[in-house]
Amino acid sequence: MSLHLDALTVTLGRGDSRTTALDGFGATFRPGVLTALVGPSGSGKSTLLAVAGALLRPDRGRVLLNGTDLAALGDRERARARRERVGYVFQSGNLLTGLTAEEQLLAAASIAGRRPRALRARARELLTEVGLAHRLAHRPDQLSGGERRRIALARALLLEPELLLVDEPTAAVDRSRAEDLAALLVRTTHRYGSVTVVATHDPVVTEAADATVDMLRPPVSASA
Ligand SMILES: Nc1ncnc2c1ncn2[C@@H]1O[C@H](COP(=O)(O)OP(=O)(O)OP(=O)(O)O)[C@@H](O)[C@H]1O
Repeated sequence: MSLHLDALTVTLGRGDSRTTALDGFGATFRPGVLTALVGPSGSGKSTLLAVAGALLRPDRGRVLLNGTDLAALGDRERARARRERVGYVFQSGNLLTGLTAEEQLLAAASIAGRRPRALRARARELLTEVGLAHRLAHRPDQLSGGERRRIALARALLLEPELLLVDEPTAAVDRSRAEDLAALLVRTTHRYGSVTVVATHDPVVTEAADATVDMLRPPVSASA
């Protein structure tokens, strides 16, 4: 399992707001390795995660997940790949209104075709690992932004995805919590062998990461 991004070009917006977010970007990400994706604001980190996770189709280039080009698949196959192979943790957390923390995890398991019952103990364990054992019955509107993001992280980890994409996991959390979250991401990446890519501005995360890819100095040059 590896993620190979080849000569990706992505243009966003129209007219005056048209922006080249990625211009021939290439890099390879290996399994069991947590890579910190760094670069200044606006350098394309979130765009890269969206393309790698098959949420956004590039104008050009390939997204090879273990040899399959996600960019070339039809919509149905892309949706399936997203559901079955990719864990995505957005900055907003993207939780479902009205569900408790524990239900967020079990609902995701169910949507992914897994038996929620079998995963209940693991869901609680993960919520405890992200420091939310005392918030199992809270709903999103009863939680802070940092807590919501930690639930989204636990939810992604529950399904042990091949590809784990995380956008700014430590924004709005204090340093000691950031260290715990970074350690948890590294530990689970090593244990499950996922390809983990974390967009971050936080030195706590870059220090804990196994590797770093700089958006402004990608390791593989454009080949398009
Ligand atoms: N819908 C859009 N239309 C036009 N331009 C866009 C759109 N979305 C993002 N951009 C531009 O694309 C570029 C890349 O944005 P992106 O969000 O990927 O950067 P980033 O590195 O994740 O930034 P940050 O660190 O601030 O989160 C930026 O210049 C941004 O202004």
